[in-house]
Amino acid sequence: MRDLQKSYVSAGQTVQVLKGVSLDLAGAETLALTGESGSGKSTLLHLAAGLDVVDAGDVFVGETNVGKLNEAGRAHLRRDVVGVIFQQFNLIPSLTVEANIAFHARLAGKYDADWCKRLADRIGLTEQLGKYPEQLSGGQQQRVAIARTLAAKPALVLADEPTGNLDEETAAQVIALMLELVSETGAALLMVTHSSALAAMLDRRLHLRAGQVA
Ligand SMILES: Nc1ncnc2c1ncn2[C@@H]1O[C@H](COP(=O)(O)OP(=O)(O)OP(=O)(O)O)[C@@H](O)[C@H]1O
Repeated sequence: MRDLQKSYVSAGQTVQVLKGVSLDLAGAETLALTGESGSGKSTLLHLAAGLDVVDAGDVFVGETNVGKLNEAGRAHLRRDVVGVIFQQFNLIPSLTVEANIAFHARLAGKYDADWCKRLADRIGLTEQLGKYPEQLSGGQQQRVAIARTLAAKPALVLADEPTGNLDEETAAQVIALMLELVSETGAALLMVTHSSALAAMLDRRLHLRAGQVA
C-alpha cells in the first residue's frame, strides 16, 4: 500500500479517514493492525480486499493493482487471491459445517477434498461435520470460518477483529490455530485487532493513529 488516502462524506461533512498510509506485507508474513476505534483499520482492510475503492494511492496484491480493477475484477480478487474473515463469522446457516468449509473453495474451483478433511481435523470438528452453524459455539463457528477461508488457499488472508466476539482464552486459541494454518498454506495475514496480546502473536505490528501510521 502506497500513500493511501480515503475519505467518506457523512451528514454532508467530509471525513478524511486515511491520510497517506503506506505498508508492505511480504508473502507468508503476518501483520497486526492496531489503533483506537475510528483510526481507519477496517477501512484499510476493506481497501486491500477490494471491498471499497481508494481516493488516492495504490494497493497492490502481488502484481495486481486493486485500484485499477472494476467491480467484477475485485470480486475475482476476493474469490481467487484474498480470503476475508470477519468478526461475525458469516457462515451460511442452511449449510452443514462440511459444506460451509468447502463453500469458497468450490466457488473458486479449488476444492480439494483431502485438504478440507485435514482442515476439519485441525479445527477439531471432524465429528461435527453434519451439524449446522447454530449448533456450534462461537469459537467453533469462527474456526469453521477460518477453515472455509483457508480451504481456497488464498495468498492473502485479511481478518477484521476475527475474535472480537469471543472470550480472551478462546480468542488466543483460535488465533494460534489460525496462525498455524496460515503458515501451512504460506499465505500472508493482515489482522485488525484491539488486543495487544493477540497482536504480539503475529510477526509485526502496525499502529494507526487518526488515519496515519503512528
Ligand atoms: N461507509 C462509510 N461511510 C461513512 N463513514 C465511514 C464509513 N466507513 C467508515 N467510516 C468512518 O471512518 C472512520 C474510520 O472507520 P473504521 O471502521 O475504518 O475505523 P476502525 O479503526 O476500524 O474502528 P473500530 O476499531 O471501531 O472498528 C470512522 O469515523 C467511521 O465512522
